[in-house]
Parts: sequence; structure tokens; C-alpha cells
Amino acid sequence: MTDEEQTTEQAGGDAPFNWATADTTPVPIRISGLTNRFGDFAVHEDLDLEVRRGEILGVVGGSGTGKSVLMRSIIGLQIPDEGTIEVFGHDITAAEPDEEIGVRNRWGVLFQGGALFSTLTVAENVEVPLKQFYPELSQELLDEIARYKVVLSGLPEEAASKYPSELSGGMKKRAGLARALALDPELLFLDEPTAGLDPIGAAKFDELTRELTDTLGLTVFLITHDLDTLYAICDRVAVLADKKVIAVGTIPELLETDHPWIQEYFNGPRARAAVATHQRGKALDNDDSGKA
Ligand SMILES: Nc1ncnc2c1ncn2[C@@H]1O[C@H](COP(=O)(O)OP(=O)(O)OP(=O)(O)O)[C@@H](O)[C@H]1O
Repeated sequence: MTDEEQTTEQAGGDAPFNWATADTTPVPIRISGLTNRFGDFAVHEDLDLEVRRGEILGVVGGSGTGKSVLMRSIIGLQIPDEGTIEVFGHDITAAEPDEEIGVRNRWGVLFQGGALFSTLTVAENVEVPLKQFYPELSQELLDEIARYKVVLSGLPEEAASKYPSELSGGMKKRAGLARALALDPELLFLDEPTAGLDPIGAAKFDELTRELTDTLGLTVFLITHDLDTLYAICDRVAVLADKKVIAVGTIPELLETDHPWIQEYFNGPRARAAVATHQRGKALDNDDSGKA
């Protein structure tokens, strides 16, 4: 088949399909028909979700709606009862061990609370995944990479030699982020990254997440209850309720749906405060750019 025939064959009508410019990279995450049960209790039933490349997808829902279980399913820590989960086109639920390893090193995870090993320094924590996937690396190189990730995560270089018990809550989150970034992931999972941070620390962590996403070309799956985070940095938001993702879209798109939880969540007093903060921040940015 000639290139021209190949181009038009897909078109099936007016708009010619262009193979040269088409993005054929598999989507980072595609979930279809996911069901997770604990005994008789179903957390998810026939849940579908797609995460687009380069986006920060906020994942929200009431307590116990299964946000963490969903994340655990995607990273292979929870075996689903039904459904498929593809990560970069690989079916995680059916992957052979070798294939699974090839996908696992393409993501990084920041668990709630950081989940650092308390007996290891920050640098040693960052080195754990590096040693697991690249056992041939010299200690000198491991230390250098760890220091770089620590600084990339907004910590001072000296933090590399500290133990988690010597760090503040915000620093622990950044150390957890440094470890999540250890393998230069394309996909980053953040489970309530701003929980427990003061508003200034939380806003700084949000800024860092956005900056890293843009500069490193990451795709981010971000579980949060933090409305400020949703308004400040999320490209789209997925809402979990009734055992499914009931809606996914930008916040204005979600506001057009009439699901009571969505309306209450995004129109409640806290949401209004988050909108006001977000608009104030934007106005200040515009002011600054006008002066420049
Ligand atoms: N290992 C497990 N065994 C039994 N039930 C579990 C297990 N893990 C989670 N669950 C149940 O699954 C449901 C969803 O839990 P999950 O932690 O995903 O909720 P969540 O949406 O992340 O909640 P939160 O916002 O409070 O963190 C809860 O009812 C929880 O009790």
C-alpha cells in the first residue's frame, strides 16, 4: 500500500487520516469495566477511566469511594475481580513478570504520608528503586542521582543525609516525591500530597507539581480532597461515586452535570473560597505580567 493509500484508507470520508502526524503512543492509563470487591462489598463496579498524556488528573470522591483502591489497582497492588487496566498499552492485570517490570519503572508513586523507610536517610530512600531496577549502578552514581532528585523536589541538598524523623511534614512529602521521581518516571501517582500541610506549604507543593509536570513531561494521577489543588493545577477532574467514575472533565464541565455530590462539592462554601483564591492568584499574576 502506498503512503497516500494508507493515509486515505483510514479516513472513511472527508477528513483524511494522516499517519505521519497521528499520535499512536498508547494512552498512559485506560481502565475498562473494573470491579473490585472485598468479600461481598464491591468498591468499584464496571468502572471506566482514561488518563490523557501530559495531564494532571485530579481524582476526587467522598471518603471510602475507592480512590486509593483504584490507584493500588493501577500500580498492580490490588488484583481486580473483573476488568482490564492498561498502562502505556500493557494490560497490567495480565502482564507477565518481565513485561510488568518494563512498565513499573515508568511510574513513580508518592503514597499518603510519604511512606519513607524510617531507618534510611532521604538519599538512601531515593536509592531504593534505583538499586531495584539498576543494580549495576555504582554507589557514587547512586548518590549523585539521589542528590539531584532531592534538589529537584525542592529540598536543600543537606536534606539528603537526614533521616525522615528529622524532617517536617512538608519536607517528608518532598522526600517521598524525590523517591517517586528516582526512575525518571513518565507517570506520577500522588495520593493526597497536600494533606496535613499548611496552606502555604500546600500551595508550594502544588506549584512544584505543576512545574515538574510541565518541565519533565509527566502525566499525573492525583488523589486529593484539596479544592485549592483542583482549581490551581488540575487539567481535568474525575469524580468517584456510586462505585464508578461518574464524571470526568474540567471543573466548568463538571459543574454542568447535575449529580448532587458534584454540585454540593463544587458549589459548597469551601469550593467558593477556593475559586476566590484561584481568581485572586490569577489577577495578581496578570498584574505582575503587566508591570514586566
Ligand atoms: N484491604 C482491604 N480490605 C478490605 N476492605 C478494604 C481494603 N482496602 C480498602 N478497603 C475498603 O474499600 C473502600 C475504599 O477504600 P479507599 O481507601 O480506596 O477509599 P478512599 O476513597 O481512598 O477514601 P479516603 O478518601 O478516606 O482516603 C473502603 O470502604 C475501605 O474500607
